[in-house]
Amino acid sequence: MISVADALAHLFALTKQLPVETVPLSQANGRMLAQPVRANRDQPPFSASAMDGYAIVTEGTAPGKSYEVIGEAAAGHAFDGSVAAGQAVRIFTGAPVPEGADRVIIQEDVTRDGNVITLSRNLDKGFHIRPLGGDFKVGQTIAAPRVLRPSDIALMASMNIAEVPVTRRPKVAILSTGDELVMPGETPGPDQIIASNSFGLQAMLRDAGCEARLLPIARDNRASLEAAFDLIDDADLLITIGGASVGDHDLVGDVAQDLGMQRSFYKIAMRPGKPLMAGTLANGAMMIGLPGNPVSAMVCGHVFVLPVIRAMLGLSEAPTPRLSATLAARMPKNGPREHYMRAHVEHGKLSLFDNQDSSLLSILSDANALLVCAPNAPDWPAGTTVEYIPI
Ligand SMILES: Nc1nc2c(c(=O)[nH]1)N[C@H]1C(S)=C(S)[C@@H](COP(=O)(O)OP(=O)(O)OC[C@H]3O[C@@H](n4cnc5c(N)ncnc54)[C@H](O)[C@@H]3O)O[C@H]1N2
Ligand code: MOO
Repeated sequence: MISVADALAHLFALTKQLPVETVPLSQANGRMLAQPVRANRDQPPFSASAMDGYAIVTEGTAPGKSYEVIGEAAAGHAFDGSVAAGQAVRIFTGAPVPEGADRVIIQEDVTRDGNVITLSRNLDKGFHIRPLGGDFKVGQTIAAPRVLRPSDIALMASMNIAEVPVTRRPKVAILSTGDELVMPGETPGPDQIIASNSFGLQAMLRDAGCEARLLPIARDNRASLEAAFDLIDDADLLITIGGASVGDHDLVGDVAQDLGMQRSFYKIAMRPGKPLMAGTLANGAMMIGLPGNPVSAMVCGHVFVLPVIRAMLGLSEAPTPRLSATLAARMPKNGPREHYMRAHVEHGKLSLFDNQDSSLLSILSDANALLVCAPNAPDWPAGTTVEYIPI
């Protein structure tokens, strides 16, 4: 058995970064920006009024002073002329500030009589002008790689970037294996259960930016497994679930290797998740074989599959980020495998669930954290600072 860190290093060695594609801005949210993008223009492209009011020349401004209103500037409609001392242009938020003017007086601070405005006694101090290029200038970049968020999309739109270079979505095929499995919505026989891990992993992978599709469930025989492997098509990654352990019906590793899979490793000093395997299939796609126990499969998804997906998308090769909390109660010493324990964190205090059996999806659903407990860690008292993966 190899350590979790070694297994991750082997997985990264198998991982290929995916190519760049261009998508319309409206489809770029949530995608991985693959290359830096550059502003094509200054924003604002002119000095713009920040308020509704009157553009004037500051020099000599005093409460009670009057100005002649000589025209109007609205957003999208500049005033075609310049403003001299003693003159004012009626101006609205977003309009270009006319030549000569260097200040906007808000309309609340004036009284108007015909074409004459008079400044009130208590003028506010602001100039209310947004300078040309005050948000960004031509050539300013958004750095890559990064997962694009709605605020980035707004910024790129403002930069006049209509087409966005993003990393192609990883294509992942997910294969559940087992004679006991039926799909949700089907009627299971008395000795059958519903396939669950595949759906949990599909959701996890879609959240991570993948195109994740479920292959038909393969049965515990060679012919069915071989037929399923045939459906991989152009997937970058095949994830198998179950059939990974040592039982007579655990055939996934054997069949994969007979079909040309080059195995990188099998079995990890980890709980849950011991019978994890990985390698490269004959067509060059990567394969990760997850254990069948539902919690084991989902934990391996967080610990191994998501870092691989991030690396495929161009992020650095790194384990899933961890946070810290303090133990709410004593934690007994650990055995020789790194233990990922289901826990709940609230206000910085981490409480472990009593039952850590790797079949219990109800507990996984109640958990919001996986406490990472190092191999052979000693008994830890309440109050010890520990690391966890938020889930
Ligand atoms: N003698 C030994 N037995 C087992 C060992 C061992 O070292 N020696 N390891 C145990 C550990 S740890 C795990 S984890 C499991 C993993 O076994 P497999 O990967 O072969 O998984 P299966 O036997 O196919 O299934 C285990 C369990 O999970 C259920 N399952 C499988 N796939 C799904 C699915 N898609 N959705 C929902 N549930 C699924 C399956 O019905 C079984 O109950 O092996 C231990 N045994
Ligand atoms: O490793 Mo198994 O995944 O402990 O249940």
